[in-house]
Amino acid sequence: MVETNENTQKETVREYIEAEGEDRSFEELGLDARLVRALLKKRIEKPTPIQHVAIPLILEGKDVVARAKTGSGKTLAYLLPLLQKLFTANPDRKKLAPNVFILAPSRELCQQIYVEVKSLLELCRVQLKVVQLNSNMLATDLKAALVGPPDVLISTPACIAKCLSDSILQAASISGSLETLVLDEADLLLSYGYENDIKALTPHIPRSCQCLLMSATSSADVDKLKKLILHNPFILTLPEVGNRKDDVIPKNVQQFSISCPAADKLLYILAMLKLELVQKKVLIFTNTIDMSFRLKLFLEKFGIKSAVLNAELPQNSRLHILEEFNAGLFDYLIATDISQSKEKEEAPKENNVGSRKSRKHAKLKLDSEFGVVRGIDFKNVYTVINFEMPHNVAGYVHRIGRTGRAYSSGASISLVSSDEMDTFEDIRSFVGDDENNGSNSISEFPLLTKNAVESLRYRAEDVAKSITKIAVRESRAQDLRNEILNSEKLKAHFESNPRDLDLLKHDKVLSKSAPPTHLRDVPDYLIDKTTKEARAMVKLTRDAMGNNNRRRLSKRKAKKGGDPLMAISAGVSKRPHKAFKKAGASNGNSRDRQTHKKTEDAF
Ligand SMILES: Nc1ncnc2c1ncn2[C@@H]1O[C@H](COP(=O)(O)OP(=O)(O)OP(=O)(O)O)[C@@H](O)[C@H]1O
Repeated sequence: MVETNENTQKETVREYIEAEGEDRSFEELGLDARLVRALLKKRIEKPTPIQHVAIPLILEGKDVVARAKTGSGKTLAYLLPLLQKLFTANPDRKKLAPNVFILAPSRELCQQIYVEVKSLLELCRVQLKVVQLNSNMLATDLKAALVGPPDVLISTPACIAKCLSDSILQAASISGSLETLVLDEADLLLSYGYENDIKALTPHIPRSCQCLLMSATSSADVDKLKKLILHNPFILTLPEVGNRKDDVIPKNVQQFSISCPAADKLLYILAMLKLELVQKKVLIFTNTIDMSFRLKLFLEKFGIKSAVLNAELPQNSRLHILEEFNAGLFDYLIATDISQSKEKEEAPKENNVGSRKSRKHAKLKLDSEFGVVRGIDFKNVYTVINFEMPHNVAGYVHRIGRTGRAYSSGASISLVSSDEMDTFEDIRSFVGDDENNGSNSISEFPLLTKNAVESLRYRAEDVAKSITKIAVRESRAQDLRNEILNSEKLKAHFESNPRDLDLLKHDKVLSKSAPPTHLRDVPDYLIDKTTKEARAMVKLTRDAMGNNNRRRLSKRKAKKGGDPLMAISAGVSKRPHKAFKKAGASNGNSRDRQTHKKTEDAF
C-alpha cells in the first residue's frame, strides 16, 4: 500500500482551489451536459464548495476523502462524477458484479441515495441498472436483484458481507468488476458496528478501484477506514469547512435559545407554534420516545397536528413518514434521536433495531443517538427546535444540520432548562459563542414575550396535567400497532405504487376524544400587540417564501403521481422576500432589540 502523504495532498488541494477559482459552473467542472440539464431541472444551478473541488478530482479518478459540513451537498459531489463515468464507460467491459458499490450506514440513507440516483438517471434519460439491497431480503430476492449484474449497488456493509458469506456475491467477481467504492457517512460506519463487515469486503477491493469517503465530521473512525481502504487519497477539508469549530454550523442557520424551567417547556413550545412565531416546516427533537408522544398529545389538544419519528417504528413506516414530511403533507415532525437504554431504544445498524452485537458496545450506544436522523435530508425544514437539549455537542451539530441545507436558510431554537445548562454552555463555547469577544452565535429568541407565554399558561397547564403517563404509554403502543399495520400495507402498496403518498397519514390524532374546539383558537384578547406584530412578520415572510403554496402544490402533484420531492423544490423560493426586512418586531425589551437585526436576517 502506498503511504498516505496527507500534508502534501492537502497542500495540493489548497493550491488547486486557489488556481482554479471558486466560481466555476458545473459545465466548467467538466460535467456531462445531460447531468447539467438534470440539475437545472432540479433547480440546482451552481456547485457547492465541496462539489466544486470534489467533482473534478473524482472525474480524474482520484481517491478522495471529503469532509464537509452537514447539508453541504456531499451526495451529489460523488454521485455526479460517478454517474458520468458510468455514462461513458465501455459497455463491453467485463462485468461479473456491480461496478459501483455505495455503502451507507442505514437503510433510510440507502433509500435516499437510491431515490437521488434514480431521479438523476430519469432526468438524463440514461438507462443504468441500480439496485438497493438490505439484509432483511431473502437470499432468492438478493440473487434476483443481482442478476445482470447491476451497474450500481447501494447497500449497507452488513448486507454486502451477508451476500459474500452466502455466496450471493462472489469475491472474485467483485475483484474483477468493482470500479468505484463509496463509503457515505463514513464517520458513522464503524460506530454502527460495521467494522467486521467492511473488513470482509476489503480484501476483494481491487487496487484499481477508486475509493471515496464522505463524512460530516472527522474522527478516529474515519482515519481507520482511510487506512483500511484508501491508497493515497486527496483529503478535502475545504477552508470554509475547515477545522475551526465555529465553522461546523452552516452560516445560513440562525441559532436561538430560550431559557425556561423544564416544567414549562410544553407551554413555551405551545406559545411558539400556536402564536405562529416560527417558520414552517418544523423539526422538533426530544430525547425520549415517551416525551415525543407527550408532546404530540399535548399539541393535538390545541389543534396542532404532528407526526412522530423514532427508531421503534417499522422501517417502512419510517421511510413513509420521511417521504410525507419531505413532500410537505404535514408541517411538524417530532423526532427522537437519542437512544435510552432504560427505554430499550437502541438504534443501531441498518434497521435501527437492537442487536446483540450492538448492545455489547458502549460506544455504539453513544453514536447510535443519530440513528434516525443523521445524514437524512429533510426537505425544506426551516426551524429545528430542541425541545430537550441533546446530550453533547455532536448531537447539537447534527440536529441543527437538518436545516440550512445547501443554499437555503434556517433557524434553530433550543429550549434550555437549568439542568441542561452545562451541556448548553459546552455547545455555546463549541460554536464560538464568546461574550468577551462580543460574538454571539446563539442569541436569545426575541419573538416570544413573557406576556405571550403567560397568556397561555392557564390552558397549557390544564391540558398538560390531563396527559398522564398512562395516556402517553397507550398512545405510544397504539401508534406502534397502527404503524405495524401500516407497514404491512405500505410494503404491499409500494410494490405496485412506489410513488403514492396518500395512502396513509402519519400525523393523525391519537387522543381518544376529539380536541376541544375552545383550545383550537387563541382568543384575540389573549394576544398582546408585540406578539401580533411578530406573528404578522413571520406570516409575511412565509408568504414571501411561498410556503403557503407548498402544501397545495405538493398534494396536487402527489395525486397526479409526479415526484413529490421535486414538486417541492420547484415550488419554493428559499429566499425571504425583501418586504420582510421592512416588517419589524419589538417587544420593548432592550436585549430583544439587540438581537432584532439578527432575527430579521433569520426569518
Ligand atoms: N449545488 C447545489 N445547489 C443547491 N442545492 C443543492 C446543491 N447540491 C445539493 N443540494 C441539495 O442540498 C441538500 C443537502 O445535500 P446532501 O444531503 O448531499 O448534504 P450532505 O452534505 O450529505 O449532508 P449530511 O452530512 O447532513 O448528510 C439536498 O436537498 C440536495 O438536493
